[in-house]
Amino acid sequence: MVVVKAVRPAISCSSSGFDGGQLVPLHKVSFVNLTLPASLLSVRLSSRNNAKLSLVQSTKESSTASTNDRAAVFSGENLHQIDTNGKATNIVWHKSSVGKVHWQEVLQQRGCVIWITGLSGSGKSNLACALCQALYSRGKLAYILDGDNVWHGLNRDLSFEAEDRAENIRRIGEVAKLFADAGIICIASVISPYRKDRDACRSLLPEGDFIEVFMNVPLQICEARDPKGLYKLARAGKINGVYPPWLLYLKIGFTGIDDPYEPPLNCELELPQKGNNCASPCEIAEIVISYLEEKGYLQA
Ligand SMILES: Nc1ncnc2c1ncn2[C@@H]1O[C@H](COP(=O)(O)OS(=O)(=O)O)[C@@H](OP(=O)(O)O)[C@H]1O
Ligand SMILES: Nc1ncnc2c1ncn2[C@@H]1O[C@H](COP(=O)(O)OP(=O)(O)O)[C@@H](O)[C@H]1O
Repeated sequence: MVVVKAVRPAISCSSSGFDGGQLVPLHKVSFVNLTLPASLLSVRLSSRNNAKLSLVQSTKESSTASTNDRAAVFSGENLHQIDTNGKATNIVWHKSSVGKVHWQEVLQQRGCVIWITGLSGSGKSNLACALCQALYSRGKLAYILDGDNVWHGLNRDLSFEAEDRAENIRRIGEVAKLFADAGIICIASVISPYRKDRDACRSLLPEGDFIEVFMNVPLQICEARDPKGLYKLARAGKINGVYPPWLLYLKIGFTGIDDPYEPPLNCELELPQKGNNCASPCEIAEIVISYLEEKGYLQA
């Protein structure tokens, strides 16, 4: 259902979209606030009678209304709308004349986020690199946001406490969305242990553009690999030791050992381990490439 919040100037709306109504003069802006499920946005926004219908801004009203996004629709010029989002007040969305569709045309691909989730040692980083290589060899533009690397810069102010992990994932999700907006295939390889955090990242993107890939490798195998020796530290109860003493009051566990991992329920791709045999990262990358080809992401 679509709820019309405000309409300015004359434009008519109904639950089935825009129909009839007075035409907005050429080059004039019309602005409407809607409440509708995010999944409907791409379906609802279309061009008609030379009018340019675009999503200016989409915001969550509250956690209980997570499926209801407010969307602003305009025709022609930009409109300065002062808004509040989280703690940020008096903010105005500035729209560029060059957007996702233009970059996709240039790059001959469709921007999306490939979200690789799984335990530490499940092969996320290796898959991310193999996938990046496979895309590069096809002349496609991709960028990896690897959890390990992001902790070194953007997120170095965070810890592995549950709340900070959620913030880590939120920031990575927002950055990934920006890359996708630039037409880039963004590969996020992060444990992202909590389902609700991954789902929140999914909700930032248009339907289909968030491709969740689950590295379903059992803990025993990840632990046996233990390339960084972190599982050994965790089993020895020494994982807190890597943090400054003043952080020790935080509940910091190691994912899979004394911290939870919530497997996806409805991911796009699940790459299961068969006994001790696992396809190589390059073979797994080809499975993801096939998915991207099938869904049309490797062309404009
Ligand atoms: N306590 C604890 N739990 C899990 N992982 C830990 C921890 N401390 C450090 N590390 C290292 O940090 C990498 C995980 O970063 P992520 O951004 O993927 O983590 S998370 O999604 O916020 O849980 C993770 O990298 P990967 O092994 O590549 O997964 C670890 O090397
Ligand atoms: N497909 C695979 N088959 C066998 N071993 C793998 C595979 N992918 C990764 N590995 C090994 O597992 C370990 C962890 O891989 P990595 O990609 O760093 O995992 P993660 O990023 O999930 O921590 C590394 O030693 C790597 O060589």
